Amino acid sequence: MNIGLVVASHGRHVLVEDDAGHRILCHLRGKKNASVVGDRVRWMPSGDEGSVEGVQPRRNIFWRQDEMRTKSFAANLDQVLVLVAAQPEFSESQLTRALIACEAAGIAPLVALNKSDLVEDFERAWQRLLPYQRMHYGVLPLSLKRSGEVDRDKLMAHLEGKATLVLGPSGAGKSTLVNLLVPGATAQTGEISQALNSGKHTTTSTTWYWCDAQRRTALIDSPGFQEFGLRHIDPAQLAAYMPDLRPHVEHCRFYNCTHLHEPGCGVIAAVGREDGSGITPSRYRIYRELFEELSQPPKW
Ligand SMILES: Nc1nc2c(ncn2[C@@H]2O[C@H](COP(=O)(O)OP(=O)(O)OP(=O)(O)O)[C@@H](O)[C@H]2O)c(=O)[nH]1
Ligand SMILES: [Zn+2]
Repeated sequence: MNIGLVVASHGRHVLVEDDAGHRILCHLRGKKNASVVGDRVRWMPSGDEGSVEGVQPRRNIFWRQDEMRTKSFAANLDQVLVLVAAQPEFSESQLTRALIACEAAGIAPLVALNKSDLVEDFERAWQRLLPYQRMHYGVLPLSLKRSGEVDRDKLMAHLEGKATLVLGPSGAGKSTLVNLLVPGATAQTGEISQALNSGKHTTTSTTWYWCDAQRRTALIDSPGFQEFGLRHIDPAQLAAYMPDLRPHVEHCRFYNCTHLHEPGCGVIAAVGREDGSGITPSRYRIYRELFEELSQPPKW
């Protein structure tokens, strides 16, 4: 049996890449072989195509689940790059959701702030990201359009030899980034969706791209940052996935404190405290909103 890498998937079809770099359209056999981009699968050839017979054990899996039951995910990632920009203004709630999903999956996140050439907006956005730097999330300043060559080197220092999932809201410059690091990405996308939809050209979902001919460095492009559901997360675990809340939990009077209203809550006591270890009011508000959202019974 052959082992291959899933580089794109659509419904019951996946595109599997073998060790020589050839890509084969494979059908999934049975429900338990459901595979996602980044999976290593066992497959058998049949004619020009193939069939997936099993999925190798995963190192990790990145989830994103919303009320519509759409689960988009990727597996076996080394890190997640969250790309936001000075303009359009990013949503801190969306950023937090992505970071929580990373924490829950045990995957290291890296934040990049694009469009540093828009000086005033960039300064404002940079200030909004300072609390995230204090949480020890790396924040990389970029100007992909103005200094592409410099940014390519800067990014490659972080991406080299790794598989990185790129997430970002519309307009932040995700296509610009992918095209900068993956020459011919647009053409590849077309070929992939053609292969998966047997001729029809539709929008592709999550896609695996190699940045180098040696196939060591990979970018995984995934659309849909807007609807970033965390339905798979237990609200009681939420504070543990927020590095600014986490250290204060041990000071709560009640072991099962929800940090919403309890007396003697260490988290609430730290909100607005400006000693460097405090929690910003906006992060606490996002915590409350998420706790509420994740405590609702599923709508389906
Ligand atoms: N000023 C400035 N504009 C940039 C920079 N990088 C990208 N842009 C512009 O921002 C816009 C959005 O860039 P895209 O790469 O298309 O963004 P995207 O995130 O892929 O957006 P969608 O295609 O909507 O998903 C384009 O008009 C780019 O030219 C930058 O460093 N500075
Ligand atoms: Zn508490």
